[in-house]
Amino acid sequence: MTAPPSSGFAPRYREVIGERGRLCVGIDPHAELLEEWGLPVSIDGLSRFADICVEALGPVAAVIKPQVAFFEVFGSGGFAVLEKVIRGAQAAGALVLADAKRGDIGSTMQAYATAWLGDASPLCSDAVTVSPYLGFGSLAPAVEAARATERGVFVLARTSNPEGARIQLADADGRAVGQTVVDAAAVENADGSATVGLVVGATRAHGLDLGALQGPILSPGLGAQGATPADLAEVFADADTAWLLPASSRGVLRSGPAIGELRSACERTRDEVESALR
Ligand SMILES: O=c1ccn([C@@H]2O[C@H](COP(=O)(O)O)[C@@H](O)[C@H]2O)c(=O)[nH]1
Repeated sequence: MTAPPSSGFAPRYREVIGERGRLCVGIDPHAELLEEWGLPVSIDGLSRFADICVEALGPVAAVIKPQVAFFEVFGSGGFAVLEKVIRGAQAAGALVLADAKRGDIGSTMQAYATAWLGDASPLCSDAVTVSPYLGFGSLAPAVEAARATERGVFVLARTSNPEGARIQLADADGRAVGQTVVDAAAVENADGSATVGLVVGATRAHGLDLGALQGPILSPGLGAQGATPADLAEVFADADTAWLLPASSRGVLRSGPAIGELRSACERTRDEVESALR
């Protein structure tokens, strides 16, 4: 039986999706995008790019997903810009999902959890992506930190890149490795909190049974990686698409730097997703 989403990440997530629609927009400041936008590939260019994204997307996107790698490129100055993005997008009403893909032994995972999900951290986000390659159980500090603060973790299950299948669909005692991730996430979500989301790409058939998850499914691959809104209904035919969170970064960002055009691209993509999933 589906537990009512009365506490935890679930009501926060449901509320913003209900108001703004199912779309996660990535803030991925590729050097090529900075150049296309007429910005220098420097901290100043990064900062201007970030300000435009927050102003255009913060008031309309349900979830904003800064790709941490593109800020990390610039060292401590890049992290300062990332902190500004996180605070600005949250102040504009979006949930922030930090795409950091962290994963390590439990004691180190605790530090990652404090960095990305701890109230006192300057990088504190509403959710963070994590990798289960050290074993789903190694993610416990992040799962518990998220549960305690009504935040979320999104665990890589079936990624959008072609190389993922070999390991994610490998047999693990009769189940695909990715299915073991799904099943462990479903156990964590049995309390109705939707603390644990998954990452399942939109680019190809995923081969997993997502039916019991009761949590959000971040689905990158829309736009630049070739997936279309129409593909979503087919790829996720067996999933509860109320939880589906399609994601696009470059596909939306290429409409910048004009604020109005960038915002329109976000709204148009969101509307296409919503009508494809109706
Ligand atoms: O399976 C995955 C997991 C994460 N990503 C990330 O999403 C964006 C996709 O960017 P696009 O410009 O829309 O291709 C990027 O930050 C990836 O690191 C993913 O693509 N696939």
